[in-house]
Order: sequence, then structure tokens, then C-alpha cells
Amino acid sequence: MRQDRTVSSEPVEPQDISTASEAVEAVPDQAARDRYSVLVDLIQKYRVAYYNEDAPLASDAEFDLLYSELEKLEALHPELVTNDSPTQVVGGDVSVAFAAVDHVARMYSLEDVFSLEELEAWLVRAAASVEKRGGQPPQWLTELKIDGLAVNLLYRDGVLVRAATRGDGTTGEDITHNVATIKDIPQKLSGTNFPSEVEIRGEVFIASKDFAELNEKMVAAGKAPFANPRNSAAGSLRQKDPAETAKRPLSMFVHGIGAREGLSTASQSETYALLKEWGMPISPYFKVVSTLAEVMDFIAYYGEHRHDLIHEIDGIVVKVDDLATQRELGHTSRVPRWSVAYKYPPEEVHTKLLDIQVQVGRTGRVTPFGIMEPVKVAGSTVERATLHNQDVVKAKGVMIGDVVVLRKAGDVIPEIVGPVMALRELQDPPVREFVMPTHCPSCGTELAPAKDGDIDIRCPNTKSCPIQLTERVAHLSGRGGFDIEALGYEAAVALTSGPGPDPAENGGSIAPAGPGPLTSEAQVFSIAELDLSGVVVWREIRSKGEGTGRFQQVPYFYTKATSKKPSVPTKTTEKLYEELEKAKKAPLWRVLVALSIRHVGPTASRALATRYGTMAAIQEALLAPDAREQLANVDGVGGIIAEALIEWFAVDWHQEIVAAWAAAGVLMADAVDESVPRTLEGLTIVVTGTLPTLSRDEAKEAIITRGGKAAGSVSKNTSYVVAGEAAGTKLDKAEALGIPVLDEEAFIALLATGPTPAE
Ligand SMILES: NC(=O)c1ccc[n+]([C@@H]2O[C@H](COP(=O)([O-])OP(=O)(O)OC[C@H]3O[C@@H](n4cnc5c(N)ncnc54)[C@H](O)[C@@H]3O)[C@@H](O)[C@H]2O)c1
Ligand SMILES: [Zn+2]
Repeated sequence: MRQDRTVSSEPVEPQDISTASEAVEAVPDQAARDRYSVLVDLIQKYRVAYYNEDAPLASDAEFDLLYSELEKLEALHPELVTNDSPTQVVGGDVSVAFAAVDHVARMYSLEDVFSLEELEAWLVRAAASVEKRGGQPPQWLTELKIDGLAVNLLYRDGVLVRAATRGDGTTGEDITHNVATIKDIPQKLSGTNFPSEVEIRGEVFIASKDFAELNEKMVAAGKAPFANPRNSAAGSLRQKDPAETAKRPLSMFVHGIGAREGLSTASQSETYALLKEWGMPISPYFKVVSTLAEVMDFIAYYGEHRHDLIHEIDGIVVKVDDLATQRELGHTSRVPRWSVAYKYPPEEVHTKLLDIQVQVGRTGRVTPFGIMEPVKVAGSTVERATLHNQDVVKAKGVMIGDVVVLRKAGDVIPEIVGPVMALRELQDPPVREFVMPTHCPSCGTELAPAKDGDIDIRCPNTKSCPIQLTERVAHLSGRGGFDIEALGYEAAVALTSGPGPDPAENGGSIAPAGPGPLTSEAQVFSIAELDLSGVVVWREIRSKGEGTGRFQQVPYFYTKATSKKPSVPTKTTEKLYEELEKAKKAPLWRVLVALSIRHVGPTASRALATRYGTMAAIQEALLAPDAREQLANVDGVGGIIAEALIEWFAVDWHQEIVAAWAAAGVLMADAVDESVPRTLEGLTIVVTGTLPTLSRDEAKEAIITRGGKAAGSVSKNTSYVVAGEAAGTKLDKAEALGIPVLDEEAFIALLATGPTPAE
């Protein structure tokens, strides 16, 4: 039966009601009845969107919360429960696009728990129930809860005769032709002696790497990307045209059996082994354990490795392994009593996109980012997420005011996946399109791409744009730069800008204004000489631990003067001075990172430092007529970075920063190991193929420490090519250009003595 698809614009917040365990049966009042029908309608509507349209209106987390609220309400008022309550039936039904087919044995859903305490209570209860019936303490089959959709495969005498979706558990959709396109699923089982009839059940999914590729293709074809692997698997499997399904990278793992005429295995794990012999795809991840502690270990392990697996998971399933015990325990109308699913905290939620603003980075790049209603996802509260550039905003199709899918997988940066289209029309105020600003929000300069054809637009006022300076100062003191802990973002703001207007008169937001005492990063190593005593910032006045909405100006780098003590630099400020002194001895690569040269991060900086050793050598290389080629040839550098270096160093005020830092005592050179003779001075050597004893890195290191240059590609300027086993095109090119080729032995001799005049 089709549900009415009108969507109420009233957002329904889950309400906090007492838990079932502490519930006393009470007569439901009108409020409880009203709430009950609201919940039932909403859950049914969400189910239809999820199972039949493959286009969820709510996140799983939101759905689960509403569902558990319904369960609790029913526990409190059992007389409200009807036979067709969502808690009594398996979600989903049969869409008109497919023929309806009855399963031989019913299919069930799973009981969900959302905390380890609940899981423990469930396992203890189930074990007690088994023992009460005279059984042994159960062995637990622990598996991953695959984020896909269930299929039921009916094999008669070893031949696949029908495949169906779960549907409402009794009747599913006939998807035999679509399943026939899935390579993992055998049309014929291998071996002999098959039962006359067996229903093999499993989860169809799209592997994580395939999912990423599929979405890239969808976007390239101008279609909306899938919100998650579950939707994509469901959408792909339920295509009307099997030829479409065939194009989708679907996989499957078995997780159960239904009808089993003449199958004699005693446990589910044993059945898996048999099915594997028959050629069915069995998950590599399941494990049979006997204690609660082992179940918990399994959960902890996969919680940590959640994103290193073949497929996405949303939890762990624990099953009683023994089949006779499974039969003993039976099932409710909706779920088996011998199995439970523990769900990990959600990594994907829905939230409202309140605004899209832009920020200006340290290289002037202007990036839009979303501001959302704060929402908890994967353990942290998120309210901002980058949208990268205007093209990404377009590709994702998000508008200001949309309800969006927000994903934060593990430690990964939160990402706005896309809008929930079905809710767009209902937003009030209506959604509106984001328009990229034409002028810099910090300095008002007109924005433009650095080069024709660039997607990113930038504020070209790099030297004086206040926000760019702030960002550069914050960056140079960062972990990859000089690593000056006492110079964090707040300090960078205080140094580079004035305190701005009173936040109380500015909607509570702290807006920097005017220049601060530091007007260029050239001065950072002279901060101690600047007068920081007058630098103030706005702080909210707190009373009894609460904000008051009123603000006062407080000194940032100095203590507050009292009648007894004059204002002096704070401890942190003293630390800042000390750290600056230490930073002067930072290795060259850190100096390079600190300069905020486009594309020059720690990796490229390390490569440059290893190759050149001093800032002077880099500057000299930049002056050479073939500078671009030389730099691009450094392993780990390449053409784009070479270009960026040349461009950066060509700017006067950039050179002034380098000069000012050098004048302030920044070393800008890595120590040279004097004990190694510089036998390769002036030589350019390329190492290729596998050498018998030296690794590629050891060989390069040996060249560099002896004053030589370890290049990545062969040119007429190459002095030698050191070739090992399986050397490819580089060797061919060396031979074509007549460049001497050395084996490892000859190379080691060269390291020791340098080129002999005979050569
Ligand atoms: N976002 C929404 O609007 C919305 C709507 C309806 C349902 N849902 C989601 O679906 C869930 C309920 O759906 P459900 O009834 O399909 O139950 P479920 O997804 O919680 O669990 C049952 C299903 O898990 C699957 N599964 C994966 N790995 C398994 C394994 N190793 N062993 C056994 N089964 C395995 C099977 O397909 C099985 O049918 C909700 O908790 C919610 O997360 C979301
Ligand atoms: Zn600007």
C-alpha cells in the first residue's frame, strides 16, 4: 500500500520521555495519543521514502530517535499498539515497478540497540533465556552490519530461480533480472548434493572505492551524486532496466538463510563455510566468540577500522550461532529474538544550512563555507563546513535554507553532501541561491581568478589585505611552520588588527578592524621590539559562569595594571618571545612552509631543503635561466610548484620578508655533515630501477650528502644514470642521450672518489 506523501512542514523534534524500564503503565492522555499518531505517521512516511523511493527524508539518526521514542511510548501505553504499528511490522513494501513475490520463509528486520549498556543487557538476557531452556551458554556469531539492502536468493537444486527484496518481510519485489547482473552472485552453485530448496540471504552493497568512482561518474554525467552507499546500492538494484543495474558496481555478502529444505548444518558459521564451498560470497569479517568481552572487543576493533573496510557499515550484528537455539528462541512479528544490531554513533545527519559565507585564505583564495544549525555527528558538534569553491556549491546543488546531509566520517573533516531535495519546497523562508561575492569581504578589492581558467577566485591585494596577513601569521607559527605555540590564531588576530567595534553593538560577533601593531610578517622576529602593551581584545563579561552579552576590552599580551603591579608581559607573551628565539634555528623546510608560497607544503619544502640545503642556494637556482626546469626536476617538486616558487620569489615584498627574517637571525640553512667528502659537487644523477642493496631513498641521500643533485628525470644535463633491475624508460633515454649508466657497484665507487678523469 502506498502512503500519502505530503510532508508536514512542522519539524518534529524527538521528545524526551521516561525510558521503558522505569515505565509504569499509565492511561494515555490526549497528549500522548496525539504524539503517538504524529510519530506513527511520520515514521511511515519516512519508511516509504527510504524503502520505496531510495530517497530518505530524514537521516538514519533522526529516524532512529523517532523510532525509539515510539517504542518507549508503546511500552508506557501498550493499549496504543496496533497490529500495523511500525514496531510490529517489517518496514518497506512492494513498489508497482516490480512484480510482487512471496518469500518461502519470512524475512525479518533486526532489533537495534544504540549503547554498549543496552547491548550488554540484551546479551545477558538472551543468554539467560537460552540457559533457562536447558541450553549451553551460547556461542555468538559477530558480524558487520553492512550498509546496503537485503536480498533473498532462492536456489532450487543449486540453480538460482528467483531473487527478491525484503519488502514487508512476507512479500518482496522480484528483482531476478537485476540480480543476474551481479557477478558475485552465482547463477548455479558449484559442487553437488544441494538441498532441493534453499533461500540464501545477504546484503547487496557498493564497495567504498566503487562508491567514490560511481559518484564521480554521476556528477560528470550531470546527475546528482548518491547521498550514501546504502541509497546507491538500493537505487542501483531497484532499476527498472536490468541493463542499468549492470552498469553499477554491486557486490554482496551472505548473512543468513531462510527456507532450508534438506540442509543439515548445525550452526550459522558452519553454514557459511558450506555456502562458501558452493561459491557464495561470504564476508571475510565475521567471528565466532563466546564471551561478552570478546563481543565488545569486536565492536571496538571495527569502530576504529570502520573506514578501512571493503564496505561501509553502520553497526555490528550479534547472532546466536547455533541453529537449533535460533529456532528455540524464535522471533517477534518484526525481529528475530536470537539476534541484535548495535549501531555506532551516526556519521551522517541532517541539519539546516543557515547561510553560505566566504572566507579569505592566506594566499588570497576565497572559499565559500556553510554555516549550519549546530549538530552532533561522529562524536563532535559541527556548525561549519567548507564548500571549496563556487563550482562545488553548484555541483552539490545546495541552496541557503536547505536541509542538508552532513557527513563526518571518523576524524575526517565534516562535509556537506547535498540537499534533501524532498524538503526544499517546504522551507520557510524559501531557499535562495548562493551568489559568490565580487569584492573581498576583508579589504573590498575586486576578486578575480589568478589566471584565466582558474576555478578559484582570489583577493589580489595579497600584501595589505588584513585577513590574508592574519592568516599568514597564523600559518607561519603553525605545526608545519615555525611551530610557535604561543602564537595561535587569536594572537595572530590581535597582532594584525585592532579590536573593532563593540560586539554588543555588532550582533555579538567579534569583527576585527584597522591594522594592528604587526603590519607585515617580515616583522615577526622583531615582535619583542614592538609595543604590545596597548593591544586589546574584546572579551564577554561573565557573571557566575554565564555570558552577559556585554563586552569589555582587555589587554591581550600584557597583564592588567593594578595599584601594586604595573602592566607587564604575560607568561604566554614571555613564552612567545622565547619560542621566536628558538624558531630562528628551525630547519630550512619549516622556513619554506612558513612563507605561505602556494602549493609549497611540508612535502615540497622537505624536498627543496634536501636538494638545496640553504635559502641562498634556492634563490640562486631561481636566477638560473633554466630555473623552471631545474626546480621541476627535483624529486617531490614538479612543474606547478616550480612555477609557484618562481612567481613568489619574483615579488619584491616577498623577498623583503626573506631578507628581514635573515637579518633578524633566522638561520635558513640546514647543517651540512662535514665528515662526508663532497665528491659529487656539480653532478646531476638519476637513480632508476631496483638496486641490489641500496634503496632508492638511500641512494638519493648518498648523492645529496656528497653535494650532488638527485634528479627525477633524465635530460641532457644528467651526469649519470644509476640503473638497477627493471629500469624502464629512464634507462632508454640515458642510452639515447649517451649518458653514462652505472650499476650499484660503479655507483658506490663514484660516491667514494667522485668522477675519475678517465671517465
Ligand atoms: N532515514 C530514514 O528516513 C529511514 C527510514 C527507514 C529506515 N531507516 C534506517 O533503517 C533502519 C531500519 O531498517 P531495517 O528494518 O531495514 O533494519 P536495520 O537496517 O536496522 O536492520 C535489518 C537489516 O540489516 C541488514 N543487515 C546488514 N548486515 C547484516 C548482517 N550481518 N546480518 C543481518 N542483517 C544485516 C539486513 O538487510 C537486514 O534486513 C533504521 O534503523 C534506520 O537506520 C532510515
Ligand atoms: Zn582582500
